[in-house]
Amino acid sequence: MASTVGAVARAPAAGGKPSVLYLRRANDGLAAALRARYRVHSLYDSGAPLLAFLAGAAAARGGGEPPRAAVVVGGGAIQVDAAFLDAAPCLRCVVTTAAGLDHVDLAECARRGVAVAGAGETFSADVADHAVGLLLDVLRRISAADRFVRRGLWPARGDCSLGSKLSGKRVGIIGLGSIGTLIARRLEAFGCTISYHSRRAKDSATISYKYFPSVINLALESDVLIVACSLNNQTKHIVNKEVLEALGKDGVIVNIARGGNVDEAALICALKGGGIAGAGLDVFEKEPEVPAELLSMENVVLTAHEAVFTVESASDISDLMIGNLEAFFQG
Ligand SMILES: O=CC(=O)O
Repeated sequence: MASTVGAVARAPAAGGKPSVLYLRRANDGLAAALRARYRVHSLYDSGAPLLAFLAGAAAARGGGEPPRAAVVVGGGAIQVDAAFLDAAPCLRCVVTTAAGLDHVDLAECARRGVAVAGAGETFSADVADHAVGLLLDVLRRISAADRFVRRGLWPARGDCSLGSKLSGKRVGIIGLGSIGTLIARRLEAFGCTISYHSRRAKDSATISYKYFPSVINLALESDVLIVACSLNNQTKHIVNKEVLEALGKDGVIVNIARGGNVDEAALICALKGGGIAGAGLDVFEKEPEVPAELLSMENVVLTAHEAVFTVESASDISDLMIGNLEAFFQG
């Protein structure tokens, strides 16, 4: 398992498939793979509110044994917290399809002996690719140029406004885990200079990028800030008004981590007032809502929390989830 806190498993009832709660909306491949092996209770098929659904499944109202494992999606759609765990006291394993575990109360799961498995590094390369894509798009104005051509403005207005070079940019990465490291490697190949901030400096024998203990100092010495850290109490609004001011009017922000890592109101203010030059955002504070002001900004590129998803990663995550569930049910 990618991450485990105290697993307690026993064999399923003789002859029956083990029961699994399925708390994701789409991903037909994963749902079908689960149904082939388990008795699946699907929240979204049931139409019931979450806690009522959990309580019904725990009471095994549809027959069979109560489910001891749940598959949940990340990104804030469902919070695995004390109320969730109270409603399904039989649960001993939570398998999430997300890399970031901010939607799971790990301490509460550990206290109750509930094992937790995440997506680990399954998506790291996809997210790193997406971060580079957003940055290139903002700097070279690819989406803006696409809109310009489609609107038929080329013949009338001539060239659209100039973009800015990626090579030579000083890139500051906030969070140098597996995703941050892959972003750094990709951008080194573009001729960028990499620096980073994280909880502590990495071993200098393996990582030679300059370490900044202060995000403000990192911003002062960067043209681009890429947010690639997990979301927790220490990293909520790690990019705030002061950091944006330090980044300055030519600076660009890319966020592929969590919306809550960036103070969205301060970001909008900085973009509106020319305090920074642009932003590439895959995540937002109140997904799926995106502030209307961002929608009309030509220097902002927006995607729908999709950095992790590719055809390949969807298949990899299905294999990993099944592997984690099998490991749990086999003890
Ligand atoms: O953002 C998606 C994830 O954490 O997997």
